[in-house]
Amino acid sequence: MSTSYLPPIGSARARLQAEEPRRPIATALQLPEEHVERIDQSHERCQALGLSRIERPDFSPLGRTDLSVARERNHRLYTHAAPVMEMLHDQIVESQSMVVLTDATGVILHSIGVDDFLSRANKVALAPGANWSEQYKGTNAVGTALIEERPVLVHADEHYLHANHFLTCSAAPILDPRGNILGVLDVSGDHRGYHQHTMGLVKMSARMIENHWLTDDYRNVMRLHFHSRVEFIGTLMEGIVAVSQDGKLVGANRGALEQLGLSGAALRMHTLSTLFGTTVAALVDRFRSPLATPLPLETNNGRQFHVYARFNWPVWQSFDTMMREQTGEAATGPTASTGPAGPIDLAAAAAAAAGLPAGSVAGASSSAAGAAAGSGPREGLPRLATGDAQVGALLDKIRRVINRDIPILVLGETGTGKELLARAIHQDSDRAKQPFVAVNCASIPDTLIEAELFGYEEGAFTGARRKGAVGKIVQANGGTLFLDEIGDMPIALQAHLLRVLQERQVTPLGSAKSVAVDVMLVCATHRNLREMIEQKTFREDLYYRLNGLAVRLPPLRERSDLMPLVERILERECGRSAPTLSAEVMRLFQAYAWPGNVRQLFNVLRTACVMAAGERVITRDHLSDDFIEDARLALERRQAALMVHTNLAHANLAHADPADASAAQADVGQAGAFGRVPATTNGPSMGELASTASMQPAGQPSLPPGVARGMPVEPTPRSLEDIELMSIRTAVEAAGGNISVAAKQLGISRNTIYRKLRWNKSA
Ligand SMILES: Nc1ncnc2c1ncn2[C@@H]1O[C@H](COP(=O)(O)OP(=O)(O)OP(=O)(O)O)[C@@H](O)[C@H]1O
Repeated sequence: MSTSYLPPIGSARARLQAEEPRRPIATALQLPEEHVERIDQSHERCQALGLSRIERPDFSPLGRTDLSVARERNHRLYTHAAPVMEMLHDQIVESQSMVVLTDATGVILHSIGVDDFLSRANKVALAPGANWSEQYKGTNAVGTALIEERPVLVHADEHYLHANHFLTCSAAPILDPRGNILGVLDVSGDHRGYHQHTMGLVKMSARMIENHWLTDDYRNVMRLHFHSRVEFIGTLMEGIVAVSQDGKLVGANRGALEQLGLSGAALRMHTLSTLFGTTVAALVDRFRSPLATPLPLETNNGRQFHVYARFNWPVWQSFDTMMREQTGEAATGPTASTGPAGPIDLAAAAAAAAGLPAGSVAGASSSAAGAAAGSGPREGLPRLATGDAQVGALLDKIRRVINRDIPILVLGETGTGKELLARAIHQDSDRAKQPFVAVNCASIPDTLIEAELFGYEEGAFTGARRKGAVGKIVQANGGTLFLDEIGDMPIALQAHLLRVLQERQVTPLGSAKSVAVDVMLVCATHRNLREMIEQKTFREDLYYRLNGLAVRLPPLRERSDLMPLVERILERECGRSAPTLSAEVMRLFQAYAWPGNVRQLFNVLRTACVMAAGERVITRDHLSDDFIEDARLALERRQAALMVHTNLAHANLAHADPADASAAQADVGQAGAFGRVPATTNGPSMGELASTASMQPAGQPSLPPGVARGMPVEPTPRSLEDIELMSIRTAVEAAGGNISVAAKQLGISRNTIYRKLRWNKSA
């Protein structure tokens, strides 16, 4: 580490210093020698260009039209960068700085900043349209980063032009997956507010933009996410490599090149097998299960990485393609028309990923879904009727209010099909040919929701210089607006939304003009809005405005149509040759609680379909080990519950009066005859008990914690309190009087046990 700026005697740098001997402000930062040399080299370039340090340079920005052209040309860059810029700005908002995005030539496209710094900055033309290449502004972070093609800090008097000495600027180039510079992200502020972490934030933000760009570019090819340390996969530090279907490495992020120690060009000379010694087929095989864990792989030069492969195209399509490649056979199934190297239909892939019919997804969040989808019996609301009474009743209610201008609120756990229901409502409404616009209130940063929903005029934000945008509400005009995760809408915005819904007019931010809107409103949430109202995190008046009709989609574990749903999903995934479930898999499915609901069922079946390719029956061999383990445990618990229930019912017979006894007798009889534990929908059958005994590790069905085989069972509980007390006593007895063990098994504290037993000594 050098703290000196003294160059070798007699060098060009020495001559330079003779003219400009010291940079005292920057020197105080004690920056590394490498940095100092880079600044010196830049100063040499500026001198060679004949730039004058003291003359006021030409600060005139591009004309309006040229700026519009530059912005238009870089629209995609801005789309990826804008949310990241907002986030970055939030981090530095206290520091009198601004966030700047330039194109690859150094022209500022957009900037966000605080008012008073902005007015000073405008004097040095840190405003859109100004060109900050070295050629125009001498040594500066943007221009120097463009030449060096790496992140650069230029602090105070390191700027070549005296006019810029009040600035401290940290800039990082933004590269596309082929290594081309797309532009530069920069934070500039008053040098007195310098903070050493700013550079880190800028670098991370640039990486974030690059990763978004890469993912977007290669969403239809396989991507390998890797790192030498497994815990870094999924973070900004991970390497990402895009692999074409024939195994060529077609793109990479900066993290990948750094870790592999390769240039972009060198990487593109490789294939999956020359670099990682594996093939696309092997990775598809490994990672088609959503529960697959990262794979340790070694590169040709001995570096070791943990690798996770992602591929967004429908899994079995890739499988089908591979099979055709391997066997030369004609394909079967719904994607038969897609050739091995042919482009993948992204809309169809997105539709498949969302579990929608092909053609129903036209865009990421907004689509004229109804217009595209057919109106056969399998579409719209009828498609969702698979025999469950709760769902059937809910669909009936919806049918009655559809087209009546009544807002619908869909409640339900994650993955229960809330968005699918909203789309079905749209498809069955008179608005089906108009847009369906979905907004996920949980996935948009709070600071952006307002602009996203209501739109904004150019210059609506303090310091912002971006073009205006039409909000989602206006985009949905004439059609359906689906506000997903409405419970996550920031409270400050709820009043604004309520006003818009009541007045049916939207006023974009920064505009004086209102736009009339006519939308059918469907909202959804997994949250308990009533509780939120009590906690004052959700407005009561908005709740009543949204809740013309509230329906609750039941969780899968409460539905009675598991098997028809399975059939329907299998049919859709595998077409006419859809396999069936083996009896064992059926039992596992029925016992399992499905915390991820239909989404999880869909994913399990999709994987099973691929694994069972060509076979008629899906067996446990086609399911992932984690799933089997969880489902087996669930099955054991149900068996144990049934044992307890049966014991209790028999005990009731022994203790109850004759009338009660005959009811209890009937209860036990029913459990045997109909195979259900009374009062639960998903209890195990006696048949299940017998036929799954072979899956028990010890060959015997287990009992629940605290219940020993042959233990005398207490008399009939009369109330919830009785049941609680009885469970506690049973657990304590089973634990041989050890309160700690019993407490652990019951999941309550020791004090609770002592308290309950003390208070109920006489019971
Ligand atoms: N009745 C159904 N038939 C077939 N697939 C379904 C059904 N319901 C849901 N799915 C599938 O489950 C997945 C999740 O559905 P959806 O996104 O609508 O759920 P959600 O409740 O909106 O989830 P989240 O709350 O996480 O946003 C999708 O792949 C969807 O196709």
